[in-house]
Amino acid sequence: MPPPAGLLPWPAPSAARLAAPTRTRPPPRTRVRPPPPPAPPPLPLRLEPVVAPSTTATATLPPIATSTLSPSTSTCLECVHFNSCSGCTHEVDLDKPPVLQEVENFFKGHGVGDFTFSRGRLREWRCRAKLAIRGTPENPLIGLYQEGTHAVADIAECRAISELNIEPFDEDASTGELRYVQMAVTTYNTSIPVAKRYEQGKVQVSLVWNSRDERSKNAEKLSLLSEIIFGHKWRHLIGEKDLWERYGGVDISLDPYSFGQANTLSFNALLHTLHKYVPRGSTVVDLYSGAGVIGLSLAASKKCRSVKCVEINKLSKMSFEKSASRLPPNLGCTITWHNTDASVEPVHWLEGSSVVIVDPPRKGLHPSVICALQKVALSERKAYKAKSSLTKVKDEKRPWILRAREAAVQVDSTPLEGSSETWPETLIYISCGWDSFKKDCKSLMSSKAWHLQNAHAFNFFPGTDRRHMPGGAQDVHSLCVNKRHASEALKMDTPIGVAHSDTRY
Ligand SMILES: C[S@@+](CC[C@H](N)C(=O)[O-])C[C@H]1O[C@@H](n2cnc3c(N)ncnc32)[C@H](O)[C@@H]1O
Repeated sequence: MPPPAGLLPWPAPSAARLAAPTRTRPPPRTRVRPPPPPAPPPLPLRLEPVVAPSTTATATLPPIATSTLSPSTSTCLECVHFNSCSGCTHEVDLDKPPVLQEVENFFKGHGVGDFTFSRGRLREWRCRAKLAIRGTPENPLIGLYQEGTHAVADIAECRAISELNIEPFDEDASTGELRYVQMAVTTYNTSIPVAKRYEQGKVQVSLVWNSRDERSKNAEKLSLLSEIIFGHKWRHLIGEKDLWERYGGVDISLDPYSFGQANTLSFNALLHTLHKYVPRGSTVVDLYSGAGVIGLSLAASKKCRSVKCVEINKLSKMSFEKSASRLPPNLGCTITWHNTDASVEPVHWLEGSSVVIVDPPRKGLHPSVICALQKVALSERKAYKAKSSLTKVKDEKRPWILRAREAAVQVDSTPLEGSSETWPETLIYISCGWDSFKKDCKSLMSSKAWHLQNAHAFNFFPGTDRRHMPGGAQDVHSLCVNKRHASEALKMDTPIGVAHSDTRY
């Protein structure tokens, strides 16, 4: 994994620490490596200012070359940890994710004429990293697990742990103190030049601590640290309480437990593209919304009449509330955030919205969501059939379902807009799992309910291709916007599908 740069709060390494005996490393895995490259300089611990060319520009897809091309330093990983860390699988051609050709072929094969790929920044892009802590206080390991194991591949000369004598977690004995560390960088600081924002970005450090609470034996050590997570709660220890970032033109606060994108620049490029497909004045439902980043950004910039966010993780609520509090007043948009499982009674969430956005986890959409999307897209043409099944949703009596339907957060006191006659015309699918996206996309199109119209790819994780790893994690994410098939009766000339593809995990 590219080093989480900008992590300046860690103390400098002591001479003794650096002189510690070399750790035993696992044998290197087979990776895609460059043909004998001109030895690149090792990456310094503190990363250099950005030198990569234009980072967010969207360009038409270049011809995809194979890695027989001589590596250009600007597209190489150049990371000293490449052999031992499981994060990255590619050292060269980071601007051409391995799955890109397949992605392009898929969309072209489905008649998408305007597919674009945004290569993004190839280094210093990672704004979020969660690393495991193992080893001993004298010889701590900090990094990702080796594939298929819980053995940590050390990726950094960890400089804090031995200095504070914190005991890394022991998986077998369930002892020790520090299990994981998560670091999130915010790059939005207009008081410093763009080129220096990453290097000088503020870092939120969150520690997953193996202890009942902060009054444990080693509590005094915690006062030297930052956020800490106990069980499902986290406590703020020192420094600024909130991490703010700018996404899609709005300020977003992300608490340690809420989902956060790792590549801020690419995510912003994706949001910029996504906004173009949402008509002004839309009524939007954002399924799998996390802290509501997408919905809030649309509410602010597209004069939406209503935005409904649906998210299963209740801990994202706080982030949503904080972010919503910074929206400009008098937006004229009713924004709600619902804490529920989008796969339970999904038709309810689609009703009243002209645009539906889905950003599911890697496994893709739940079959019930696919089924609901098919049903609502066909509702006009099969009005009678659809109506009978859709009206059932309104007669819901189960209290837990009714509770979920109540907004956990509502911004703006005007009654929620969206008539029951409104059903989604546009479906925007953001995917982080290429194989599941293909499957979902085919299901949605097979019923002739939806048609794929546009596709865009974004390079979210340069250097990774995790498709063949256990767990199915993938390097290419797809963002797909579909539009409902035109109803002949209404003579609507709406396109039926737009797809975006981004590369992230
Ligand atoms: C890929 S993240 C996208 C989050 C958000 N769109 C963003 O960009 O910040 C997927 C989100 O879906 C949520 N999620 C997973 N399963 C869900 C379900 N069945 N119903 C609702 N939300 C779910 C996860 O908690 C996570 O926040």
